Amino acid sequence: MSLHTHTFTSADELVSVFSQRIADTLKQAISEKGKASLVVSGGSTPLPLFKALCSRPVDWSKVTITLADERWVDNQDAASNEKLVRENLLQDKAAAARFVALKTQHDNAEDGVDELTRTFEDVGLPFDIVILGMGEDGHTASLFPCSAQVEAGLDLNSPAMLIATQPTTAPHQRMSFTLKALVSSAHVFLHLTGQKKLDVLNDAIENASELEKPIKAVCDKATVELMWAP
Ligand SMILES: O=C(O)[C@H](O)[C@@H](O)[C@H](O)[C@H](O)COP(=O)(O)O
Repeated sequence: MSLHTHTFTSADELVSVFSQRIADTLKQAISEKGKASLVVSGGSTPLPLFKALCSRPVDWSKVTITLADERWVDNQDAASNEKLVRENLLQDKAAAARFVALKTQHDNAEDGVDELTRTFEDVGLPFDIVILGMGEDGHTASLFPCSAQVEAGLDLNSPAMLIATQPTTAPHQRMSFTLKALVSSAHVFLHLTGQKKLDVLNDAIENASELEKPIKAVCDKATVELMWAP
């Protein structure tokens, strides 16, 4: 589809504008439907965004927050995206939001797919906002080019909304929303900082296949707003 790039002079400016934009979009969804959904990514990039967003005046009690992907670790583990969100986003005003975890009690992520699918059938897709990150290998969510599951995760003909993945170049088994679930969202944002990631994104779009750089599939199949600062 298309990529719309918003370039900021600093990560601080990006966070300020982006958190306001997210808040406004949530408010709009709440005014139209009485509720809103927000899907965030883990990793290190979103931390300052979470800290700014949680104090924005939104009726957070009407907002459901979940993750684009999760590492299959205990929710007290330092690698847990749920832990990151609980400690940094579900704070201040946003403490009133409902959080839906992407981790079950199953030992193996594959065994958690059915339960999570039922959970998200109840939550209801499409989501209002999805905020994606990207790794330097071109992965997004936990759709890793190195994983055996990448083709299935990008298959728009599959009805699956969630997939268990096993990266070979990063730790932990993962649970990830599929490309189909992610690009069905009303607003798809890509949040990147640093020249290196911008170069990876541009290279992916211009030179790679979707299986080589899954972020390319997102940009091909959705209208993506890139929020980028050096
Ligand atoms: O759980 C995760 O690891 C992610 O959701 C992942 O897709 C992340 O967004 C990228 O790896 C970028 O991570 P950084 O922001 O740490 O570079």
